[in-house]
Amino acid sequence: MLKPESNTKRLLMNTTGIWSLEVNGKERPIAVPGSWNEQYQDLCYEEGPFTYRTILYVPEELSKKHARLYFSAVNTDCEVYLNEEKVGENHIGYLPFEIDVTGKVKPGKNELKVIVKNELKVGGFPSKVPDSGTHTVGFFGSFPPANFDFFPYGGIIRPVLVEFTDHSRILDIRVDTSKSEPEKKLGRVRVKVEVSEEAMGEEMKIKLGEVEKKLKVTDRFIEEEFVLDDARFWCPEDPHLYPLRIELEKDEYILDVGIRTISWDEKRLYLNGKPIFLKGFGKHEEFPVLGQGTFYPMMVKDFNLLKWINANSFRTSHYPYSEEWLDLADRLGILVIDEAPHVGITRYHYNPETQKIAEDNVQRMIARDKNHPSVIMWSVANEPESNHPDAEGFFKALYETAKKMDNTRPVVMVSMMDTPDERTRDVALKYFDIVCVNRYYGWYIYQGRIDEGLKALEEDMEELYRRHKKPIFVTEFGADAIAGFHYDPPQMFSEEYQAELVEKTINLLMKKDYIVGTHVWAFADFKTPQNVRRPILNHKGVFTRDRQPKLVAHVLRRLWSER
Ligand SMILES: O=C(O)[C@H]1O[C@@H](Oc2ccc([N+](=O)[O-])cc2)[C@H](O)[C@@H](O)[C@@H]1O
Repeated sequence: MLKPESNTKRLLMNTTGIWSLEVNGKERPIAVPGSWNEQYQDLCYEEGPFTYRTILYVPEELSKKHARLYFSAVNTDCEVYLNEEKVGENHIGYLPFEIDVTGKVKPGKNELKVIVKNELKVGGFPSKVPDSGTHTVGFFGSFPPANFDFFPYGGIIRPVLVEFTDHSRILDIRVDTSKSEPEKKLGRVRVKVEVSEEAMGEEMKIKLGEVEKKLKVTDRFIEEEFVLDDARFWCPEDPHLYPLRIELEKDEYILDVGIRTISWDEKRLYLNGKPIFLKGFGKHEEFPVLGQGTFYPMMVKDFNLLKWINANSFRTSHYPYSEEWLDLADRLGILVIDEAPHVGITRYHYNPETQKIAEDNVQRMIARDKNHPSVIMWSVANEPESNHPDAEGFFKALYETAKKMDNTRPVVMVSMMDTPDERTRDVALKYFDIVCVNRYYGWYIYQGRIDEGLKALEEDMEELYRRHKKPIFVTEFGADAIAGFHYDPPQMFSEEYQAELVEKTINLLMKKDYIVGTHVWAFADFKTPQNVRRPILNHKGVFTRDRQPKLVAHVLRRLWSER
């Protein structure tokens, strides 16, 4: 699926602004994008369903065009009505969906209505803590009872767009540069274009940089290869993008292409044939008042801070972020581990229906993000109950689904299991390309004892490598620090404790030749459900929620500039 684009042949209508929200039969203003939980105190813990409404005015000539209604993300379940006719529905958050409304948009006034529900469900998405308290990783008793550690915000959280194009149009583009040869500076860019039936017989132009190819459209799928001598390879130091322009007589699409290769062996991860070590963070897309609503200044600020701190990567924990994050990552040379919206998965998810939904989510994430050079890995889940026997088939299927769609990138799942404790034996991790684990030595275990914790961490890593013989990526580690709390000797929750734990952990892990990355949890403080471990926020942020540095930020900036 292509992100809607405004260009000389496509027209984009943006509905961003103040919509109306009906709650218990009464209307009130609501901002889109945004989350209702933060805009109204009385809706803070409400799951809906609530009805959103807005008016679209459409000029006569546009009403004859092909019209695509594009929801960048709605959390979570929704039904969409155009002029009181139901036109679509969607049941997963954080991923876009499109509805063909050609012929349904009238000239003049149109009413768009969206009924949105954000219900936590045991065995569903978003996941609710099971009553039995199975695999609740400390969330049992949390309110709201989300089976994950961030606030379950509801609403139309990302832009809603209407794209008008000709009926003869470009449906999808797939770019693959994996056959390039970086040592020879030889770029191979395979371009696959899908067009609508109406484009048949037309002339198409495909232009990459200065090279243009012309062809006649005789099939709905068109494939071309560009070979570039002396290509500039995309990498964090030189995130060079080549503009790719696909043109039909009455449609066009422009996509930025980064030429790069990704590979891995038993110990290392390579970008353009050279080993790459991932330095960065897990993070969240959330902010006070905005909730999980798309907000551009925060993205620019976060990338500026990632550069400032000398990081080269982040994970979109625990769901795909707004597409603009990836556009910025492409442009600025930041690598991204793109994670599916699968967090808090328990044994209650391990059934054929839910597996089908999860496979679909993985496919939709890849369909959306496949062309971003910054995306270096797909993560199919975070911290599932993967020591349960039924996890094996479930995650093997997710691995295979991702691989079938894209065999050019490593596919991973992020596990909190597979520690030296036999009871945590992960039954699914063996299927994945890189072993990704979250570890909290010196925090949840070995509380207050950093040095002892690190000894245990080292044994854990050595055993893990011995068992898997694959690269290991520590996707989470860290400690809460409440900004302004200081203590000597360092004590849990002080800035000193967090700084010492993070520095010592990185120094230990960077010595291991089978470790390909260390991501600190987390980039910034973020809001969670209420429970005794969380004073309003999760305070593991290296930055505060409003993006000011804690002590550890300065430590990381120095550590990461040295290597
Ligand atoms: O806890 C954290 O700060 C972070 O760690 C991970 O979740 C855990 C929660 C509890 C325990 N435990 O009790 O051992 C271990 C891990 C999650 O991936 C992340 O979303 C969360 O914010």
